[in-house]
Amino acid sequence: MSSRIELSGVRQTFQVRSDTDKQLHEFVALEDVDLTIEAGEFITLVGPSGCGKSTVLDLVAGLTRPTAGRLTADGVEITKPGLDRSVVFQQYTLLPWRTAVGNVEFALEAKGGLSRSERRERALEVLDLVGLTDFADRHPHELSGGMKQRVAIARSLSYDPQVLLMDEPFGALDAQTRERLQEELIGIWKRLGTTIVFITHDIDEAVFLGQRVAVMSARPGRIKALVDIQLDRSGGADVDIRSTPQFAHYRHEIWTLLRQANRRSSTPEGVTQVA
Ligand SMILES: Nc1ncnc2c1ncn2[C@@H]1O[C@H](COP(=O)(O)OP(=O)(O)OP(=O)(O)O)[C@@H](O)[C@H]1O
Repeated sequence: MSSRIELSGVRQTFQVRSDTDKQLHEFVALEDVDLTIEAGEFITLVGPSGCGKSTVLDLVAGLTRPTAGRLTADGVEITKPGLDRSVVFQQYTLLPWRTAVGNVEFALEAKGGLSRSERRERALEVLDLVGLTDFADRHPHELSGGMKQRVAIARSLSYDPQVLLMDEPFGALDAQTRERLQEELIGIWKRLGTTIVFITHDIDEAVFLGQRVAVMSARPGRIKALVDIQLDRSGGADVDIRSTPQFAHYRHEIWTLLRQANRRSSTPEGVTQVA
């Protein structure tokens, strides 16, 4: 299941107190953000620190409302959080006193509508999807960082969201675990077809995961460019896609755009569509 997400003319401002005059001032975090994310698309979002990536995610999640503009999921205005849109954060926020399966069941308890045995069955099913069947009865302190994040992903997937919103979910993991989870996430996405919006600081991660990479510029945050990524993944798990010339080409393209975004972060720019 997946949804089409649309942001049009989105503006987000915050009231911040100035250090100099101690007065409240309006800070424009996002300006004129237009973005259409197709149903079932995997899009990654990169940009300089503070450019508004998490703000975009919070808005799509319905955790905050835009100052101006409109956000929709399948044409319906997003006004609050919903079970159709699930968020995975960098910190796993698991309940320490519950096992892996217990943590997933907890999410299903909150959703309601399933019997105890149905919850257990569904929780085990999604733990299997993230490769944790053998660790279902472990508590969080008995799991590695990568495993904890897998539980968090399983928890998010347990109630069949149409959109998975991921805010640097692998940021705290070591490089090898991170690469493995990236590959697993691609596998899960291919199986489920969920729309995924994934924030990262890592260009390689953005290129590896995204069908499209949205590059943001800062102050105010805007979509600076959208880059279509077409990597040949037909070689399967034995091909190191990250070492191919194709990958290097996209990596350099995003790197160049980010360089420009960092340099010109104080001057507004329009959207550039890059093929
Ligand atoms: N509640 C808030 N009140 C005031 N300013 C805020 C608030 N939330 C975010 N901001 C500001 O809005 C801007 C965008 O923040 P946001 O967290 O979305 O950026 P980001 O691109 O996700 O940053 P990072 O890459 O460092 O995580 C920042 O300048 C931040 O300080």
